[in-house]
Amino acid sequence: MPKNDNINNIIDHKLFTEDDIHAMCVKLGRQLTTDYAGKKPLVVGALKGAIFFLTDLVREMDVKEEIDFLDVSSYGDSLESTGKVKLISDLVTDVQGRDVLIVEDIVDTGLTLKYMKDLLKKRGARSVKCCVLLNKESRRRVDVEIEYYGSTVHNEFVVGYGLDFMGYYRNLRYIGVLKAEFIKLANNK
Ligand SMILES: O=P(O)(O)OC[C@H]1O[C@H](OP(=O)(O)OP(=O)(O)O)[C@H](O)[C@@H]1O
Ligand code: HPA
Ligand SMILES: [Mg+2]
Repeated sequence: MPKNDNINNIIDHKLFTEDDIHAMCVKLGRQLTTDYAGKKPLVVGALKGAIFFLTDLVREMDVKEEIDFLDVSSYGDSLESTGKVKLISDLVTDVQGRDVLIVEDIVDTGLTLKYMKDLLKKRGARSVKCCVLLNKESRRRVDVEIEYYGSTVHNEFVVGYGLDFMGYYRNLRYIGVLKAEFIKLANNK
């Protein structure tokens, strides 16, 4: 694992700058403002990865919304999904009859998003849609509709702006690609 905290030692290259991310939030915020006009959606952030995106996105939405959080996890400290999504902490809000917008940092296999969508539909939400910053389409293992997303990404491990590598680097202002040597290290640990 990286011993030196110098970020240049773990990031291969920047993929999205702070400005790129801001532009994606503005564009998505505008679309959501139009599509949720006159509604009072419940915006559900998926902890922990979505926190930075959610706080930026909702401030680009001119909509009367409420915010709540679900903590779900399927990766732990690994770079590969365990395939089992665990509900770690639940919403406080009753979703019955609500228009729910799930906010996620990334969709990879799709397992986490599908779990959340199915759960909230089962609880009687009127509509359940999602807004995802990054769509890693080539890795999908389950079919799940993505109503709104910022950008697609290739099959690379990305970190920063909420996305972690072994719990760290979520607080980077940009999104970078993890150096391949760390993927090998983490997979062999
Ligand atoms: O499409 P999937 O293969 O399910 O992967 C995507 C999910 O994995 C990451 O969360 P993680 O479970 O690592 O928890 P975290 O948000 O706390 O980092 C990411 O934030 C998404 O929620
Ligand atoms: O590329 C990723 N980076 C961080 N967390 C993730 N969870 C799924 N894919 C990723
Ligand atoms: Mg997550």
